[in-house]
Amino acid sequence: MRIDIITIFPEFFSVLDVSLVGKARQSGLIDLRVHNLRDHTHDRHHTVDDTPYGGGAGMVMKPEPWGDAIDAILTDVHPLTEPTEQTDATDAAPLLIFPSPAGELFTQAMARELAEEPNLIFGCGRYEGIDQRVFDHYAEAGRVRLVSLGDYVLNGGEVAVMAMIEAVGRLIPGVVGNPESLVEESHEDGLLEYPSYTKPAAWRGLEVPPVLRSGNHGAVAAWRREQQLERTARVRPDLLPPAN
Ligand SMILES: N#Cc1c(-c2ccc3ccn(Cc4ccncc4)c3c2)n[nH]c1N
Repeated sequence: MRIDIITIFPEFFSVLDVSLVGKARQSGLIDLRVHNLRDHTHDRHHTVDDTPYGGGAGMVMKPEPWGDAIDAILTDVHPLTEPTEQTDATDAAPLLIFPSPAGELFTQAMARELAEEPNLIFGCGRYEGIDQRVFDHYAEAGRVRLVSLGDYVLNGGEVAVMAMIEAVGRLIPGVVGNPESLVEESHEDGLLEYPSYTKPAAWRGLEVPPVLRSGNHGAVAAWRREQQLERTARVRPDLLPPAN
């Protein structure tokens, strides 16, 4: 998978040189490139923002630098792609993802969808956001998704992109050492995960649930499922499957 990130804070993503994503980059599983939006400005001050039409507080990100930056990546990703009988331009088009407080909620299901994409381009907005025409222009030609991390306000898209890259990256085959560990995680089967324990058997007067030390795999599986349902009902009832 190739991932391109457009941001005015490229140094923000230096952390992606380490940990799992860093290893995946070194092994070639992920080809991650970070682009400074200001490299696509043409004035002395590298201006990326201006006042909003219609008035209001704050500044809006100008469309021109975004257009130049995205076009440069699209040209690089598919320099001379012509639609073929197997694919057409839309099928081969990279997916453009813009974090936004007005976006669709990012979920584990969406992470699984994104992990199937060959090319992702993340656009990190700042200020009060990006001129709407950037989304509209590229939605005509290909695929654009506005995505939100949740119902709270951030100062820009970088934190959200970092979270999405981690959530997507770990689902790419070969990135996580033991793919089995991806199966029994919170949200993977729609429920919250069961509680985990390791040695010692007793710690500060707290014992590991005896069933986990019983060696009875059926009883352990049943206990874990019950714990998932109980925890989900208590903490995230919205995730519970509808009663049939
Ligand atoms: N994903 C996501 C987000 C964001 C988010 C994402 C991109 C940008 C770009 C600029 N801002 C600042 C801003 C703009 C407009 N209204 C409020 C704040 C952003 C916030 N906030 N909360 C989330 N869950």
